[in-house]
Amino acid sequence: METIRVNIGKALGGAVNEKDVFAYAKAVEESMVKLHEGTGKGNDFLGWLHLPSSITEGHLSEIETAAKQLRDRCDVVVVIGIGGSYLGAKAVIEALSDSFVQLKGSGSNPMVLFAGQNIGEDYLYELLDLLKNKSFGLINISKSGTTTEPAIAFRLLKKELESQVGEGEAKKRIIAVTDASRGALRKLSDIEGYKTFIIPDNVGGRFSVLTPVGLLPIAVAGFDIRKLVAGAEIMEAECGIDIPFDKNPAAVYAATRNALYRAGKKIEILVNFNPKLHYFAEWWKQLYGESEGKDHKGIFPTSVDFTTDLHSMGQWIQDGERTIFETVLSVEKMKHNVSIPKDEEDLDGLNYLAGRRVDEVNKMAELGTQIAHVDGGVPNLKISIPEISEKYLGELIYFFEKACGISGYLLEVNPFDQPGVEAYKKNMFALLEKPGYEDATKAIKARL
Ligand SMILES: O=P(O)(O)OC[C@H]1O[C@](O)(CO)[C@@H](O)[C@@H]1O
Repeated sequence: METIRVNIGKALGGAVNEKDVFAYAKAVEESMVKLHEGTGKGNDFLGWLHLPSSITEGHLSEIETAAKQLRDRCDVVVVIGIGGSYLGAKAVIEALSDSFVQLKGSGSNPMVLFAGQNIGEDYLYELLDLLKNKSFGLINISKSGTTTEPAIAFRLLKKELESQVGEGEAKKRIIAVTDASRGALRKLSDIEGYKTFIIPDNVGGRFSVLTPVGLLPIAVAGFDIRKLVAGAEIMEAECGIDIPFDKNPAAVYAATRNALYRAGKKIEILVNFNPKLHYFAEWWKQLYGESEGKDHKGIFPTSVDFTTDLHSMGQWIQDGERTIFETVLSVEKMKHNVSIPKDEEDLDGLNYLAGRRVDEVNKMAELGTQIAHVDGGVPNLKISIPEISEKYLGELIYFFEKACGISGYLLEVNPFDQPGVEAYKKNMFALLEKPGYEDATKAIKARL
């Protein structure tokens, strides 16, 4: 059976060698044990570990039924959420969609838009303006149920929906995904009688894409959540505790990036040569950034879209400070076939490419870049993806989650909390004079 594959060959021979990676084998094994026995830091957030294999047929059917209810009633569904309550669904939908879906439409599928992932006033104005002529519904996602960005978006969009279709119909077009018992969104949903899905207590936001947080919007967009989960289940087995170090992709990836980090490679750049994977990298950045960046430690996760960014960041990567390494998401097979036409004049000198596929040029750009960057002192890991499909995206998701858990323990941090995110929120509430923040308001205003 074909699966995604990790190749670390081009990451070795410079800053680290095979021995340095294998030196992590014992620590990786210990990290695996901590994850599987629940004895490590943050062990009350390990629900994601067996999520793919424990999702029931009944649960998937319930999600599909709710998705159908929205699909039947709405031309547009706005998914409200931020961070882990946004990025997984956005990543998968973007990867699987036609690049111009917003202009072409997507047949019988509703258009899926996002809100609550920023506090852009113009963004919200323009969204509300667009929705004035549309039959729309809402999926409101917040694990805590108290996050400011989605709460503002929901208040505005709920009001617009109710004024368009009335309170009764609006209730049928709103689905909430939130905590079982806590938070403002739970309370509101119970009062209003919205259909709800629960985010399990033991699954943190950035590990929640295989819960209704990701699965419901993905199903609404018309994609096959069963294949996504089945792909994740394949990687759950392939990255299992019983798979030896050198055969276990999550173990090898976690060990290699930690060996590189110890050798001074402080920045990991997730590279794609396929614009459909732009948001997958955004999802990955939250996963690794929030999990590892703490106690003044952690690889800084960043990303680039090639070849686009070879014409902007390419110079820095080739020649800048040698503190970086790259992890390339390499998609093997394209969905479509476009060949370069012959031109009689050949003024652009491209006839040497006539009859050859655009993807062949892209693949040579990828290979040429790999050789150039390795020559320039940038270690290169490659993750081969047979094609962009639900199955392989599911594999990628679980692979990165498992490697993240292992990697966080190798780094000796708690990979499952995010205390640092509270600092900006506290200041923002103090500056906005939120009730309960009176002392903080006085203190922060004195500093301005
Ligand atoms: O789902 P919630 O509780 O609204 O949180 C959204 C995001 O905000 C954070 O808590 C950080 O503020 C993330 O960890 C999370 O993914």
